[in-house]
Amino acid sequence: MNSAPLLLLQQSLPPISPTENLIIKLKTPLPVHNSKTGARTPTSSSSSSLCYIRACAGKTTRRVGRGRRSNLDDYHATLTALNSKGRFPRKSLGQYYMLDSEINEQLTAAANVGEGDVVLEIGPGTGSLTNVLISAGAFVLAIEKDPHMATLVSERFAEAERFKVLKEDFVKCHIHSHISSLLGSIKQSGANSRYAKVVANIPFNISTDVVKQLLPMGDIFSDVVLLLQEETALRLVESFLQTSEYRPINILVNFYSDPEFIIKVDAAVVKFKLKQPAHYPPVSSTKSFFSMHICMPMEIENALGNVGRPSTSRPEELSLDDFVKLHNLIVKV
Ligand SMILES: C[S@@+](CC[C@H](N)C(=O)[O-])C[C@H]1O[C@@H](n2cnc3c(N)ncnc32)[C@H](O)[C@@H]1O
Repeated sequence: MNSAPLLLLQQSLPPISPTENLIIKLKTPLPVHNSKTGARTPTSSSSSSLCYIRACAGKTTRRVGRGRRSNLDDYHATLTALNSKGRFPRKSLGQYYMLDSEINEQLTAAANVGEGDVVLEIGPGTGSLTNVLISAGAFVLAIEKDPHMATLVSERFAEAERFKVLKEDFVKCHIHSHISSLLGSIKQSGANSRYAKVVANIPFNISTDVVKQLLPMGDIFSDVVLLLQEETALRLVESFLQTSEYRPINILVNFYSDPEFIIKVDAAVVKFKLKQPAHYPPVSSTKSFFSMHICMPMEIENALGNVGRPSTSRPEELSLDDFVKLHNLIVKV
């Protein structure tokens, strides 16, 4: 570890109690903070990267990537928030906290969040992304599973009128009814938000659940912008036909949305532009489309021939359009 940047970091941080066992790991030097002028001078090359605190074997690790200019104010706010509760990030909850406000701003910009937008944030943690969303003028509904973090974030934004946090597990909560009633109440108050947006730095262990639950909700959400692990993002957005990575989840993603990579750093920001139900591919029933159907081989071979595909086609060789045609031929609902 490079001791010089560690010294700088210690000088510029709020005091950390030794009992908190905070480990600060630096991969590259932090920007130098001049305590007299307040100026920050980047000390290394400025290639893009993430900067966050994450759970690491029960301890707290600050990860600094390849030299992105970090926002020290946000860094202070995050550490102060954690210090105030004597909390360590928990690996089981996928807890790592974003320190780099620039990434939070890019997430917010990717969803074009503006005045009066309704935004769902999953896992606000210490509230660094929440802060950027509220500053952009959004009504933020946050769902936080960890009751300690939910209390922390509700205290942090106690003064904000446009913020509400629910202490719930996203996977189990009734997100559709929460958002529908919020959209309804905002409409009554005169604002004009027909669709909500999702902007979140989600715990990686629930990313598939989040995608499967949210993408079919094009009736209430217009955009879903997520910070995902790069491999998950690649699997969801860039799996191509004819490859072994092409899976049923790709059919679901493309059925319900137009996915797009926004930034690719240590992790990746992905935007799913949700299709409205009227624009879903023409299947008689989405429930039936995503269910398994048992057919005789002959029936499948005939259907493949009818949609212009070889009878020996493997699933990964069939496009969403092929599956839609096959479904409509085979299943009469
Ligand atoms: C990756 S951290 C992100 C924190 C914050 N958004 C940030 O960018 O710094 C994930 C957050 O999601 C919370 N979380 C984990 N599992 C959850 C679940 N099933 N439902 C809701 N929140 C969850 C964690 O407690 C944690 O605060």
